[in-house]
Amino acid sequence: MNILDQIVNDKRKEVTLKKSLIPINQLEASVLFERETISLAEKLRNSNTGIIAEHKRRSPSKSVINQKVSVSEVARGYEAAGVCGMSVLTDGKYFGGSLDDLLLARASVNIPLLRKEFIIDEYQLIEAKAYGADVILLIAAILDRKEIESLSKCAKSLGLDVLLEVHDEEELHKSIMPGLDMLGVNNRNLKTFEVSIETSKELSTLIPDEFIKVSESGISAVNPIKDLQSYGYKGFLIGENFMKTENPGQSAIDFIKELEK
Ligand SMILES: O=P(O)(O)OC[C@@H](O)[C@@H](O)c1c[nH]c2ccccc12
Repeated sequence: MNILDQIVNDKRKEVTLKKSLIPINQLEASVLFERETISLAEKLRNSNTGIIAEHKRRSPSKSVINQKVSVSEVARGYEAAGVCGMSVLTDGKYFGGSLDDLLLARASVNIPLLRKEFIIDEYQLIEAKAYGADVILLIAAILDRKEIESLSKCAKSLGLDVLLEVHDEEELHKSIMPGLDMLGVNNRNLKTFEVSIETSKELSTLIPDEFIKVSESGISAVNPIKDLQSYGYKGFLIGENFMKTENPGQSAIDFIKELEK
């Protein structure tokens, strides 16, 4: 069994357990459920930099990245840097995140927040909304076309933007459909952890223009971004490069300054 299968197996158990403990109507009673969301797709469309900065404590590929920083501080730093949005890992077992991280980020900033999670059930979309997310991620590698369709429909009905993540041509063809706001190409293979920016370049021409293109993972310098912009990419999801430093917010500030030069 590869790591992705393992994560999804655990996630199914987790969601079943949570459903039995916290009913949907309790989530819907959250004050945040009424909050008007901010569109990440819109921000990316109007930006020349397009950075989506991530909060990630650890990962299966790198183990510990940063266990010391406070989510609120990171969020405020990212906002000050002028990012288009922030991605918050909420998976606990493999990434050391939580829904409380999302909540703390929401309480700290006014930028679009992406719930970075292995979504397999509508319940997790209701959770995302209740904890202050604006955007959700759907991963083509773990969903079939029907599931992508129903989950994205449900997300849209909650006012959430949808970022669909693919890694190869097959996943792209399987999942391309209206109702997705952004198409993310993950440069990291979630099954083997291999990273190559070439993946984004190769898939770029296959993505129809109506979707905002986002390049994800393995970005640690501004030159690759300039390169990817010429392939039509408007969004760049960066985690480790900021999180591995002592002050991720400051790193994002320096990075975006450099990109704007
Ligand atoms: O830390 P990086 O290499 O900059 O990558 C960030 C982000 O793309 C990565 O965390 C990610 C992309 N897709 C995912 C799906 C699940 C968990 C994590 C991810």
